[in-house]
Amino acid sequence: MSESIASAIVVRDLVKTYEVPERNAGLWAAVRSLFQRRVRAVCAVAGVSFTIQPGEVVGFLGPNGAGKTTTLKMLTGLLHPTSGEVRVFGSIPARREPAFLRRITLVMGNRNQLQWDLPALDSFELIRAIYRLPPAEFRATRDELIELLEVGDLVRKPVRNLSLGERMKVEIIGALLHRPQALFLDEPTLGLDVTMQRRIRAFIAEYNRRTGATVLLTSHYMADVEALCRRVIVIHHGQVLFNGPLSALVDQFAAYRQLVVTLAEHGVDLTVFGEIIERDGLRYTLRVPKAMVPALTARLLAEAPVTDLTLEEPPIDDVIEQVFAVGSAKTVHEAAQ
Ligand SMILES: Nc1ncnc2c1ncn2[C@@H]1O[C@H](COP(=O)(O)OP(=O)(O)OP(=O)(O)O)[C@@H](O)[C@H]1O
Repeated sequence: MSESIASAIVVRDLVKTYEVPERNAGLWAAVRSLFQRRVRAVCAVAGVSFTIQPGEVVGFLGPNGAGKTTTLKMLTGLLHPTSGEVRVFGSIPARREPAFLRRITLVMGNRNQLQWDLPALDSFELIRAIYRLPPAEFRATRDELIELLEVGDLVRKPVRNLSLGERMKVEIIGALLHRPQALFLDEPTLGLDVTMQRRIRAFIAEYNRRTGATVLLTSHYMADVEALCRRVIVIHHGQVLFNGPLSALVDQFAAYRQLVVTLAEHGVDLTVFGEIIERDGLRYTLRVPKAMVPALTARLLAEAPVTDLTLEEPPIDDVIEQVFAVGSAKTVHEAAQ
């Protein structure tokens, strides 16, 4: 079986260059630009390759401007690639074939797709008509999603009267009514409070479990990524820096480990063993370089009155920051898939 048939998503050497009009400030420059158009090329995606298997939930990470949204737009057919190849379930997204559109959905945390002035229920009917969903099947899916997301009667209120979190939930229902098999989620928890983030996260996991849908998710909240994604793809300046399990990202890029030490008595100077990043009574958290962990642990046990000692990985946010820091060196790691 060829890779593009077996994989849900195949991206190869994908490039997107935007042409941005350029002119100097001022009236004269504005007039001149009418006759002499100057454009500058902005390379948003600079040769990205990856594959995603059916049913996988993959985190797509990168700092602002890394090229994540541009890639998602090419994967959903909203943008034509400048060069390279994209296949989603064997289809070429830019062709926007109905059979392809029925199998995918795109949710953007910062965009509304439902009608602002209408209750979500009315927009759902519109979606039913667009996708020609059989009424019984549509109602069953709609009611299941309403229940799963605990939306209740909110679907009867005009969307503009909903809170950000409530709006996101009805947006997600609207995006899933046609039971897509690939979900492209661009910052689905953007701006939501912690409880709502957790609820949306739990829903995505449950939806993936129930339907076996493939999910590609961008989020700046590492809690989303840790909870949902076993694999992450990290991009920076339009290029893949890392593609592999989240645990391998920590192994490869975390330069530090955290030693959590509990002492039997006060008055011991631990600064000689490492940087103290937290203290809670007799419990200290030290940041120590990865390579020095064995030696420092041995010294601590020999020289300090230690009652408990555990080794922890640094927070994933710190690791990601480290990945971006070395980003320019372009370390590409393709884990065996
Ligand atoms: N329509 C456009 N015209 C010109 N340049 C664009 C356009 N859209 C995006 N860009 C540029 O392409 C680059 C990648 O942008 P993109 O939105 O894909 O990044 P991103 O990783 O999604 O960032 P963020 O996390 O901030 O959403 C940026 O430098 C951006 O300024």
